[in-house]
Amino acid sequence: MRVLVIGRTGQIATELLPRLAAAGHEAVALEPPEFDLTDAGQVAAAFARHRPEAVVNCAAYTAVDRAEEERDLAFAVNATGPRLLGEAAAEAGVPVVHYSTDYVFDGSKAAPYTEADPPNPVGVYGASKLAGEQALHAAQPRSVTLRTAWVCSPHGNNFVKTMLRFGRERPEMRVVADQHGAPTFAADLAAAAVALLPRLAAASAGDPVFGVTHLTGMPYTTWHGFAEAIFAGAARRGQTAPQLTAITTAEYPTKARRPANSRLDCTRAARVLGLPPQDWRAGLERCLDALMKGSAA
Ligand SMILES: NC(=O)C1=CN([C@@H]2O[C@H](COP(=O)(O)OP(=O)(O)OC[C@H]3O[C@@H](n4cnc5c(N)ncnc54)[C@H](OP(=O)(O)O)[C@@H]3O)[C@@H](O)[C@H]2O)C=CC1
Ligand SMILES: Cc1cn([C@H]2C[C@H](O)[C@@H](COP(=O)(O)OP(=O)(O)O[C@H]3O[C@@H](C)C(=O)[C@@H](O)[C@H]3O)O2)c(=O)[nH]c1=O
Ligand SMILES: [Mg+2]
Repeated sequence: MRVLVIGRTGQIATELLPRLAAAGHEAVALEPPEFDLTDAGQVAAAFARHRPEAVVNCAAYTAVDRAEEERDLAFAVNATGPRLLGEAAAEAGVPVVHYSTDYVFDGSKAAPYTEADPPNPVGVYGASKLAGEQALHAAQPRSVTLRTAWVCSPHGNNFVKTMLRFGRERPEMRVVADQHGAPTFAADLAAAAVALLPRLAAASAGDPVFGVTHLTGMPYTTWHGFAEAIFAGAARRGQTAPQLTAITTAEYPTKARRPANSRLDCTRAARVLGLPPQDWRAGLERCLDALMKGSAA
């Protein structure tokens, strides 16, 4: 299939492009400066020029704290962008794969969130992502939104790379232990999109494959638990581990509030999409191998 990928150098796009090629698809990937998703004319021109048979939107405004001060930009990229893509895709009759976030929830639920739970974002980033999901599915019902969380990979900005960098520079790391969720490796999210594409092409609106589905890694942990695994893996590859201290959210003030419970129930992904959650500990091993190649073992 001819696949239009929005975003080219982000975490998920970087993992997606080689997988699309390996599966025999012809992919075109666009991002700034050559392409701005928030510009209706540029979206229309991209569809006219590339005549895609499917679209995967890997683009987003993902700076959670900065979004509190750049509300308009966050909403342009995360809400207007998906709406424009949905409109163009509906007109062209092609399905869309999109990604959203655990931050659409307020985190007050005591159990993992299902797709039936009402979102209630506590920050601008989450609010903009929720608006984007809604606008996309309203414009193009033949869309899949994979709501995921804590995305990491060897590329771009993410918690694994932050921990490795700070861990080299500091004797002690303090990491919140009262925010619960699950890391997800970008490679697994890219593979999920590739697995979905043939099915989407054949499915009509109303098919249960379309809609919002939760998909994260497993098992659930906390940011502190994740940091512990990162430093243990780094230590096995020769990096001296800092002392790791568990702290509360109150002890780590940030501009944006984050949900205390980010756990997503992923049973629908396994049952309806045939996408069982992947163990993030295996993803972490591969990520550390890629990042620490050449370091003393
Ligand atoms: N990172 C995470 O922890 C999580 C991410 N997600 C979601 O997963 C998806 C992918 O995230 P991730 O790969 O981490 O994102 P990244 O931040 O790594 O990449 C975002 C991409 O979007 C592009 N982009 C930004 N603005 C525009 C624009 N106006 N027009 C076109 N492209 C643009 C960027 O291009 P450039 O570099 O040139 O700005 C970049 O390629 C997003 O929908 C995100 O919300 C969900 C849960 C967690
Ligand atoms: C760097 C650092 C962070 N933290 C905390 C802050 C925060 O609560 C948590 C994670 O930090 P980050 O800055 O990586 O988190 P954040 O940027 O909020 O990550 C989020 O990004 C967006 C795009 C998403 O969609 C979410 O799923 C989630 O991955 O760890 C510490 O406790 N100690 C530290 O040294
Ligand atoms: Mg870039």
